[in-house]
Amino acid sequence: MSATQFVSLDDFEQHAVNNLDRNALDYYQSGAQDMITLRENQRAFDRILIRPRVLRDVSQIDTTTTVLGQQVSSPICIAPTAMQRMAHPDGECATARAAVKNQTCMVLSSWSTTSIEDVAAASNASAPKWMQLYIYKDREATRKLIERAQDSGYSAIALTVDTPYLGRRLADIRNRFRLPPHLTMANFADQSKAQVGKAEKLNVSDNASGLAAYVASQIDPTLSWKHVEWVKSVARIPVLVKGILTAEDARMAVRAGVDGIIVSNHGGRQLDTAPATIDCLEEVVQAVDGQIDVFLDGGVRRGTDVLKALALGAKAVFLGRPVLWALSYKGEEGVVEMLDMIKEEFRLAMALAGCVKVSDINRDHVRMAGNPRL
Ligand SMILES: Cc1cc2nc3c(=O)[nH]c(=O)nc-3n(C[C@H](O)[C@H](O)[C@H](O)COP(=O)(O)O)c2cc1C
Ligand SMILES: CC(C)CC(=O)C(=O)O
Repeated sequence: MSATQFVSLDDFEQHAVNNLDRNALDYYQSGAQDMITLRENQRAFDRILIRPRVLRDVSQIDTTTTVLGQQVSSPICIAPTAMQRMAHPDGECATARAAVKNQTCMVLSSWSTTSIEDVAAASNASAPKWMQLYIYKDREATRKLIERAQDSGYSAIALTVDTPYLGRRLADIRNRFRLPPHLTMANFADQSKAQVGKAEKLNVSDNASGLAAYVASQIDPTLSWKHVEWVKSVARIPVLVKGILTAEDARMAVRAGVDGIIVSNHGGRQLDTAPATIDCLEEVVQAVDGQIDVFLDGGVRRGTDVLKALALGAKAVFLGRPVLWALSYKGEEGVVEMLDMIKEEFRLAMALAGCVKVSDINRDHVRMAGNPRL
């Protein structure tokens, strides 16, 4: 199937299912355990209905907005996903170039198969780039990642707080997931940090994937609010926390002085049966009470999903897997096509809901199916 026949983001996924090798496809596609949260992320959007307003002259629709003060062509941005060169040889550089063409924000995973500096060189200042961070046991290496990101022009740090250990991903365990030998975790020179599935002591009787063993060897599971404050004290650029799902933690994030929250359950890959992100958004937005921006990722696949997230208070949304499917289809060009497709869907959703500009979208534009009062 060629992209001219692709009519929705699901078509990019189907193409990847037909073409990617098992090790990569399963790693990208799966969620934790029974994948209940993974499915819920998408299904929960279906339970929200849009209340359209009519007779509003929608001949000109403006999808532009800002993320942390930087201009983007729409509130549809790119979430950090690790090891993108398994999807396409150009990996993270292709994604960065597509983000520039689409004028949107890309978040680079600290576990990328292309270095912070090489991705920065493929990008430019016209599109915001953020750097995703994990707290590594090697605190000096963590500090260096922050410094390298700042020096290379990244404009924010997204600190992931939902991964003290890796979620249990059954397909990766069955496959004994390995990063192909020609690829490395490119931000780390030290081979024990750069290779996955080799350095870890793993044998057929182990009941974990190479990735889980790798994460356990690298990530600091003592992760706490102290670390958030430490990142704030080291970084000269804004810091967001990625992986908040409750009002309680949202209030603590505000108190810790972060600059933004990404409501995320890691694409259903960490704690299975955690709620869908769109179902957590409103409580987080209410808890934050306008003090900082709230973003969302997880299960966003249609322009109408974007409109619903904005109506419930998100400043912008981030896409994870669709970027990988598009990369595997046609590299940079594939990601541009995918981003254009969902942006056009969003433009149409805005027009049909009677919203001319992004700031017109508000809580009155949505209600819960089966309960017109909510
Ligand atoms: C293959 C894959 C790798 C990921 N790698 C990272 C990562 O390195 N750091 C991180 O914070 N989140 C990571 N995530 C989570 C995404 O940033 C994001 O939260 C999630 O994919 C959003 O859900 P979606 O895939 O339904 O759009 C990864 C997700 C996937 C699917
Ligand atoms: C290297 C992995 C731990 C990256 C990740 O966050 C994920 O696979 O969900």
